[in-house]
Amino acid sequence: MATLLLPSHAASHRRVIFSGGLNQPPPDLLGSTLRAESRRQRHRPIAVECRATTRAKEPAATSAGAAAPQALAKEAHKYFDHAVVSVRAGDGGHGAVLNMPLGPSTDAPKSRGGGGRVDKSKSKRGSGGGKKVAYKRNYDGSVSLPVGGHGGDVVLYADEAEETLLGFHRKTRYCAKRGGNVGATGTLSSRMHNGFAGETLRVPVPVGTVVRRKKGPVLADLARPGDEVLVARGGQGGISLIDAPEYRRGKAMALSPNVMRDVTDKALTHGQPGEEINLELILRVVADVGLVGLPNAGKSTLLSAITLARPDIADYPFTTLMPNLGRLGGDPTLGALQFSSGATLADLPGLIEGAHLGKGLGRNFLRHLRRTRVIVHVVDAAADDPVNDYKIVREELRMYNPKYLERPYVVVLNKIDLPKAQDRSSSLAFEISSVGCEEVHDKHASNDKINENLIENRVSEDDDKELGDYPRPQAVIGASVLRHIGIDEMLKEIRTALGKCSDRNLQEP
Ligand SMILES: Nc1nc2c(ncn2[C@@H]2O[C@H](COP(=O)(O)OP(=O)(O)OP(=O)(O)O)[C@@H](O)[C@H]2O)c(=O)[nH]1
Repeated sequence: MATLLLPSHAASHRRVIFSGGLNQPPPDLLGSTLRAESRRQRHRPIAVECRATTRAKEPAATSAGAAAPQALAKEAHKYFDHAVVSVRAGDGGHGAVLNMPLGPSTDAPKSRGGGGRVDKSKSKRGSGGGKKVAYKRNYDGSVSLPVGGHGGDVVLYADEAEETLLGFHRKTRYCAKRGGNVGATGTLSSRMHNGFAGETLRVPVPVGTVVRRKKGPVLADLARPGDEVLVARGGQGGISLIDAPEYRRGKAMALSPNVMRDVTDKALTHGQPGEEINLELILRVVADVGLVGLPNAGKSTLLSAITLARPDIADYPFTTLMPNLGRLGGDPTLGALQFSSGATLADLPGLIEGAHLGKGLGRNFLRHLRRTRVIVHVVDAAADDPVNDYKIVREELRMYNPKYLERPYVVVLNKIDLPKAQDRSSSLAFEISSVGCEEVHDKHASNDKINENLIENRVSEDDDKELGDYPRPQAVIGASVLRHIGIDEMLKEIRTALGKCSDRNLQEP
């Protein structure tokens, strides 16, 4: 139920439904309806309690926010890591136009009949009544006039409780509250206070969210829990002005420079509008190790074998649609200088040939490798051509971001419990480990130190490179993650790779 103030001409053509029914107003509103009717005839604004049939206009849906709820439920993997939202900070509250308290009778212009007519009741309270009016003062001695409250800011912060950006497709607009107006009107006094500041709107996003202006620069990378960014600043509150008649302006000016000279000055009392901005939110999961491979290679099974994560596992491709995260415990046997603390593993959806062109689940989830330091490449050793499968995935990584191929990686030749794989596992391991070259990364690292200009050239260099020009795997391990064969060896290699690699900031194309 809302109270609307309808001008008579508007009410005549606007359909209004009373909460009791379509045409029958409830008895308690009947009186007000009749009164409203009689006022309408007199062409005056009327106040009626009503509920408009037309719903408040929905905020314009952004392109990403236009996803229907059904699509969100069915194809969450398309939306979970990207969203476009608009945020609006609160407007500043308004200041006020204040009158000067009436001064002593002698304060009135003498020309108006030797003191003129002064309201005695008011003059008692003025300085003319013998009582001095006290004001709040600024440091410079001028009278402190109240200001409107600052509009609420909008802040995004990384919250571990949030996992995806799906919620930002359901709600695409976020508005902070406006600042409070200066409550007092009328006469300037010491009891006046500033308008209340609008509350800051704090919006939680998943850890790893990159916040950027829509089609603009990156504003923040909220990579750690608690990271936050102020995306829209609330409007400043309006100032207050003293309104004094011409003959008292001099005195008013002595109190404060904020004296209204003209009616247009009133605009100064209006609060400033809050900032409004369209934002693109991009989630890049935060994980130390990324699991990649063709669909059905056994990535999810591997994740569940070495962490407490329980991803969906099934014997059909693309069971994994969104990255699953698992936490790998630290290895206390390693020394303090080794990587002994825990690490996070991300199981990515399966890649297929042409993924970088949008085939299969496409290329977008490859962005989730960006923050990983080590890649674990899972190959189904019982597949028809495991070496070719291995090359397909490496090639897709190269097409997405050649820098991914420079990261330390471990190949897990999985499913060696199957007879088809058992016979050939050692020859497969040999073939795979011979694809690539030695020390490419170290060469680049030293180039970086020598001449940073070479980095640009390297991008074009990378285009000409083939898989054989990138580093070989750190280790190729035969394993059966389902039967827990080779797990310890694999963990040892992963930890060694984590311990060796530096936290390099690789650029996404
Ligand atoms: N025999 C055998 N089967 C395995 C092994 N590891 C996984 N599997 C089976 O392979 C099938 C696929 O396993 P997943 O872990 O879902 O494979 P995935 O790579 O995550 O697949 P996507 O989600 O499609 O990317 C399941 O039926 C697993 O039980 C293994 O070591 N041996």
